[in-house]
Amino acid sequence: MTVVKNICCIGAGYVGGPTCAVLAYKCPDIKVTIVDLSEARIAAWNSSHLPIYEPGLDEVVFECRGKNLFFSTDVDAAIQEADLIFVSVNTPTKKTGMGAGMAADLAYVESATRRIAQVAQSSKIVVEKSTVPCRTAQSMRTILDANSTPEIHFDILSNPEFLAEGTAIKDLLNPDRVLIGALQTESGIEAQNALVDVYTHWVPKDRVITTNLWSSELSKLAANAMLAQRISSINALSAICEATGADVDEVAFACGKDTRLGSKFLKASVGFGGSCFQKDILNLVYLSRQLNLPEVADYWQQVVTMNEYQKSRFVRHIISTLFNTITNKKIAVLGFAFKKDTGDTRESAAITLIKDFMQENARVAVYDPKVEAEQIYMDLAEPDVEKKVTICASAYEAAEGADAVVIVTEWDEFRDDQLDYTKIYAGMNKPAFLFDGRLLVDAAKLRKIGFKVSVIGKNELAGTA
Ligand SMILES: NC(=O)C1=CN([C@@H]2O[C@H](COP(=O)(O)OP(=O)(O)OC[C@H]3O[C@@H](n4cnc5c(N)ncnc54)[C@H](O)[C@@H]3O)[C@@H](O)[C@H]2O)C=CC1
Ligand SMILES: O=C(O)[C@H]1O[C@H](OP(=O)(O)OP(=O)(O)OC[C@H]2O[C@@H](n3ccc(=O)[nH]c3=O)[C@H](O)[C@@H]2O)[C@H](O)[C@@H](O)[C@@H]1O
Repeated sequence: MTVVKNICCIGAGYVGGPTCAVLAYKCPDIKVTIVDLSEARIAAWNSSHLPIYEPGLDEVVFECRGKNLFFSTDVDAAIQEADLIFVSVNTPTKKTGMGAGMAADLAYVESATRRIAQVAQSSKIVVEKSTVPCRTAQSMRTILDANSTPEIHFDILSNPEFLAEGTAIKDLLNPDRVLIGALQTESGIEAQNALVDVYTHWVPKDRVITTNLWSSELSKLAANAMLAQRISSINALSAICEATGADVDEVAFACGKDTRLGSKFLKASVGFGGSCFQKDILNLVYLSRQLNLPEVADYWQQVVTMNEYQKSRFVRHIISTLFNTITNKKIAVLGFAFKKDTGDTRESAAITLIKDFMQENARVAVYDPKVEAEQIYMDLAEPDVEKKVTICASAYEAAEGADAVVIVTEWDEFRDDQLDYTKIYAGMNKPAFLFDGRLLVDAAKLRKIGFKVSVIGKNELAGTA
């Protein structure tokens, strides 16, 4: 039976870093080395200011770093030492060439796989941790097999990651499930069991699911597509709520009480963001088209289309409420991250909204507790952006002299029991508008202060009719 003693993780990003740090924390008998090509990222992992913000991450890393957890740019040495290698590199949507805008760019996965094939001097279990199209493991296997010898054998596993940012450490310590797919051959099953043994250091055995390779790969895309589909479903209903006087929170609560539906992931919003939902659905759409399943492709595409509609619907509502022009008006945007408790801005709804405000010649002031000014300017990437968008040190500063406050990220500090909305109101131009894209504040309370409030999925006037 294979016993894993030395693990290498290629890719020290949002997934590789936290995942393998928790693994080291829970498996003191295993040496874990996380490697990356980016010297800056590895230097940050080795410093007191880690490259990503995630509640509980510092504690886990500081506990194990230098004992059984190491961060390095020496990719080859870590590959050579390891008996199991996680490939946890980025798989963004392709920007050019065949499948541009839809398919996953597998160049990073391929280059990591080729590196393993080139430098390995002993047998390895290679684990696909990145989210990839179904059957990617086959290409990895072809590359690795072409370099195997009677002494060096490669097994490939699929072990997709289900953590959500902002709760990554909690999710990793107590996952709903761990999924491990393998080829159902004698050696595939032995490799699968070796990884099961690693996870059962802390995960109850009944939560570690084993499947064939392709089911595992597809389950990851399926889980993200279904989660995003729930958000697009509730967001589609939020439009009906606004038009009818139904309240989307009440509808979500009533539906969620049905145990077959469940209450989670039914929060209407300005639209989902994050690096993966859109990318993975587009990946599924592309796969469906390649498999000549156009109806299936169209079905999943609609989840993304609805998300774009929700963002543009929100912007249109803001502009029409502000008397059809926001030229020269000051809009305070509260939140830039794609969700609370993370500094990650990838595909954040805030980017789309602010770009639209800039197109309308508004003056924008942004405050986010965790996102750096440099990142915001990089994401907005427009000429003269620094003249049009001011980055502020607090919500109060952003709202000073503003015509409207727009809540885009659901940070706790924007709640009406934490932020002094009376003070915010006092500093704003009147009428003072507030647009809540996260159903975060008590609209009635804010109306009493004097705000003109709009909340996604709620139409107070219709509600009382
Ligand atoms: N961000 C998230 O919450 C989740 C992401 N995923 C998936 O995990 C994968 C990784 O995502 P993130 O960690 O967010 O990406 P990331 O972009 O934060 O990190 C990837 C890292 O891999 C490094 N890298 C790329 N090629 C390399 C190579 N050949 N050798 C060494 N290092 C290399 C990059 O420099 C980068 O630091 C993606 O497939 C993503 O879809 C899955 C679940 C959750
Ligand atoms: O593959 C991935 O990258 C990950 O994608 C998501 O995790 P993440 O994107 O980090 O965060 P989520 O909590 O899923 O939120 C995604 C977006 O949906 C929004 N959302 C979420 C829930 C909800 O009810 N309403 C809603 O608008 C969030 O604000 C955020 O913009 C999945 O939840 C993870 O299981 C998965 O591993």
